[in-house]
Amino acid sequence: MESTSLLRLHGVTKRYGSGFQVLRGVDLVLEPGQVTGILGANGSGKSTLLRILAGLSRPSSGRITGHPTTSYVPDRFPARQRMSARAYLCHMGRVRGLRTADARARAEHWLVRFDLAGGPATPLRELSKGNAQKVGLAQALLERPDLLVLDEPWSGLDLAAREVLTEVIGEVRAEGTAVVFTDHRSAFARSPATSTHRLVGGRLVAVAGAEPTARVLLSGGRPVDWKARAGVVEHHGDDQEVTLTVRVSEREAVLMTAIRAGSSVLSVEQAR
Ligand SMILES: Nc1ncnc2c1ncn2[C@@H]1O[C@H](COP(=O)(O)OP(=O)(O)OP(=O)(O)O)[C@@H](O)[C@H]1O
Repeated sequence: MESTSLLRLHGVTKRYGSGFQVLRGVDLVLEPGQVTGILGANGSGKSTLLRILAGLSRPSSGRITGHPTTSYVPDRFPARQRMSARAYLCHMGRVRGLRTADARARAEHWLVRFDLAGGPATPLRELSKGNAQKVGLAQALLERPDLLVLDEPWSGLDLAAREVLTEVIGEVRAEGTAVVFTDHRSAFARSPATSTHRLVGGRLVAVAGAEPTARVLLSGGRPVDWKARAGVVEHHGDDQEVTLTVRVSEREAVLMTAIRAGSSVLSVEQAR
């Protein structure tokens, strides 16, 4: 029976020309709402795998099933043109069939949310790497895709934009988009991944052992969008009392957010 997954890679290999085999028998299943992190050293084949997932490169052998609508953000967004960030995004929106007014509104929305330095009228070629990356992300988010493919998305972004990106991944995931991202750092504590893999010798290996979590019970305070907060795995409750399941590495930062919002911390326990 054919898979009902969004996208499935079966025994995918990749060799550039007659050279070194970059990917060897990669199996990967992507489901709606999953966030998949791909780790690996420099040159391990992360970008190669992402280009295959995005349909921009063909495997040398193996099979791919599924045809999700896909948005892709390369690790370095090529922003050499004279046109402004707004004009570029409007153009990209129209190419995708959006009406001009809608394309413009969405472009503004994302550029404001990521806080593009210089504002939407800034010419692309004047943007720093991090700000060009923001335009790349805005382009990918003009319409919500089934699959969002992000190559080293946090690198080069300023701290505030990193937080926004983590929030946005939580939001699109909640709407059913599958997200795949790469990161070369082994300990990406801020990772919003629901599953993590590592590329080793061209093979994709599941990273075992999810990080331990703590259960935090809070009372009162101003409302906080816990769903979008990095490190929060689960949240239940109402305005009066909230129970959070939190990655241990994020526990102190989450407690700080709660205290700043005026909540009382009733208990903190090891969950698993
Ligand atoms: N178009 C290409 N032609 C030939 N070799 C390539 C091509 N693209 C990548 N490679 C080689 O394939 C290997 C994997 O590259 P890839 O960019 O996928 O790795 P990566 O894990 O994303 O690395 P980095 O973190 O440094 O970006 C490297 O040895 C690279 O030189």
